[in-house]
Amino acid sequence: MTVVIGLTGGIASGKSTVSNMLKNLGIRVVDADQISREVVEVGKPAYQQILSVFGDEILHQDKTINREKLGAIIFGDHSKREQLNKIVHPAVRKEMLNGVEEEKAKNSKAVVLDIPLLFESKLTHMVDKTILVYVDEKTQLKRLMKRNGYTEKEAKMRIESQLPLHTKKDLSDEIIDNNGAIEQTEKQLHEILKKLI
Ligand SMILES: CC(C)(COP(=O)(O)OP(=O)(O)OC[C@H]1O[C@@H](n2cnc3c(N)ncnc32)[C@H](O)[C@@H]1O)[C@@H](O)C(=O)NCCC(=O)NCCS
Ligand SMILES: Nc1ncnc2c1ncn2[C@@H]1O[C@H](COP(=O)(O)OP(=O)(O)OP(=O)(O)O)[C@@H](O)[C@H]1O
Repeated sequence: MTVVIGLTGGIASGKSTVSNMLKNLGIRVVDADQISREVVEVGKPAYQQILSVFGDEILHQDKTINREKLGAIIFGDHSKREQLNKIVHPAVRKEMLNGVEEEKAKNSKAVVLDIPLLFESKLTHMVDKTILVYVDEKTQLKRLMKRNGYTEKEAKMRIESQLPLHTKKDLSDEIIDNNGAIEQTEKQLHEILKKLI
């Protein structure tokens, strides 16, 4: 049986860091962020829908979507964010399910769905077990500002557009505390995998 694991967290909590560890162990990770970039490429159905809602001022000169501009619009505006989610999420879900089916057909031991909005979008029905990559609020803010060069205001807007990580803690089967050193994170992941797979 293939165990379907939902990997989640908050923005900059360390999902990609953990997902790289999983890939190094030979486990397939289906990445919702990566798929959400692919489904809005020029010519894809979601691309047209985004343009009809947000206008062509959110495009680069080469007609690709300017993610910085779109991000600045949607992270500060709940209803615009909902509009974008409604366009992008169905296509992302479909691609993720394809990934799961492929791994099940191969009888793989496990497949991981890396979904930042696993709880917000009520997608837990897609997975057997959930793992949360947790950091405290101060660490999250610090790492996000450093990684993306955001101001505190820009970073907070993004963090506040998601459920707080302390709330996600209560909803998760397993928790990885990623406040410490990477080695500690890796150790916790190995312990959890021993239990789940
Ligand atoms: C607004 C966009 C263009 C900004 O792009 P950008 O390259 O700056 O960010 P990226 O896509 O790498 O996302 C970074 C992180 O932001 C958070 N995030 C992204 N979209 C959302 C959202 N709609 N609501 C809350 N948090 C979000 C996630 O934690 C994600 O890991 C992009 O995030 C997007 O298209 N979002 C809508 C699709 C979506 O919900 N993606 C997340 C998982 S499906
Ligand atoms: N244990 C750690 N110690 C120090 N820095 C870390 C640790 N874990 C992750 N980081 C750094 O924190 C930042 C965020 O981590 P990462 O990109 O893995 O988060 P993410 O949850 O995938 O983010 P996003 O949702 O935005 O894609 C990165 O710059 C990463 O190098």
